[in-house]
Amino acid sequence: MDMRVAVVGAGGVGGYFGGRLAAAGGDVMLVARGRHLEAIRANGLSIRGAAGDVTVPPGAVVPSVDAVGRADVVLVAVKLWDTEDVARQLRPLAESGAAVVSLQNGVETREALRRHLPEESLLGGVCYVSAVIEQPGVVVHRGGFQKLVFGEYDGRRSERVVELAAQWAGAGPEAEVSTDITRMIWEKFVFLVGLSAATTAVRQPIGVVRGDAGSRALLLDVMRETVAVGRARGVALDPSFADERLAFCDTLPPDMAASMHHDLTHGNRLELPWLSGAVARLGAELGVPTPRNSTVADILSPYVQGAPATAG
Ligand SMILES: NC(=O)C1=CN([C@@H]2O[C@H](COP(=O)(O)OP(=O)(O)OC[C@H]3O[C@@H](n4cnc5c(N)ncnc54)[C@H](OP(=O)(O)O)[C@@H]3O)[C@@H](O)[C@H]2O)C=CC1
Ligand SMILES: CC(C)(CO)C(=O)C(=O)O
Repeated sequence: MDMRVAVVGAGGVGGYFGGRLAAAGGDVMLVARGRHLEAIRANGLSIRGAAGDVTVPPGAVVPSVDAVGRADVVLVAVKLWDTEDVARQLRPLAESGAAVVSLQNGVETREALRRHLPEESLLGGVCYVSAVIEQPGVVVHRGGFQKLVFGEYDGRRSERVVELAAQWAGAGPEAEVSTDITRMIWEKFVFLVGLSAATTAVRQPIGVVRGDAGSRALLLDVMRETVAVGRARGVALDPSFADERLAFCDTLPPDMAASMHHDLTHGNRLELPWLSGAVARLGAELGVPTPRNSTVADILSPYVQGAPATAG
């Protein structure tokens, strides 16, 4: 059965997964703003990349959550600093029965969303893709994976979660249900914190990072610390998971980098406080040493709000 899917934030993640679903005939409403919204209104949302180019017509975009009207599911795909603002706007939709799923990175979105939304509206989500807004109205998929994972936090294979994953059948991205979504979110977090810390601190893509003994050790240590913090929080991560992820990093396209690397090189704000910064903060709370993540967080700290002003 077709679900009506609203996507808040039509950027790299929301534009890509929402746009692919819309292009395959799904009932999708994208919420966008600013110059991106204007460009989509003028020419539609153009999605380009290895999986083929498509254009989503302007009728699939609205300027605010209020304009969505009705939704069975809302995908949250804004940067992490915008989460609580969006959560406040989503309350009426969630109270009228919409499920709310974050596709964002980080391990603290459930807490952020539940401050404003009914607990029973929340589903867990994870996505794997490398996609960016190349210019207003244009999202580019930079190749490699395109995968979604959804799950009820209590592990049930509910009707809504099974139906949600089924929406992408034939649309391009792989979509599956997990009965252990918290572990899936942490597994993604281990990889993402490693990739974002190493590619952003080194300012090079994964091919360079993994090929140099020093930066390769940094990547592995950052992921090992993240595993240790997750395990101390009670998440059932395999103790050797970081080593397994390093092997996975060896299979990635050499020119791949994390979205945070893209943000640094474009002078944008960074999600660092929710990535290596969160590992350092949670590690301190739990008594788990995180020297590599703390150092990365300190080194990149001047860039967190965007490119720093030149010293006067
Ligand atoms: N890009 C990637 O490859 C991946 C990113 N992620 C994660 O997904 C999340 C989203 O990242 P990404 O897609 O890169 O971000 P983008 O910046 O590409 O897209 C977010 C979009 O949401 C818009 N937005 C923010 N608030 C609102 C609002 N209230 N109403 C309408 N639009 C809004 C932003 O507008 P504005 O620019 O005006 O703020 C922007 O256009 C992050 O947590 C990221 O870590 C996960 C996997 C891969
Ligand atoms: C590592 C990657 C590309 C995987 O989806 C990602 O989540 C990001 O760069 O933000």
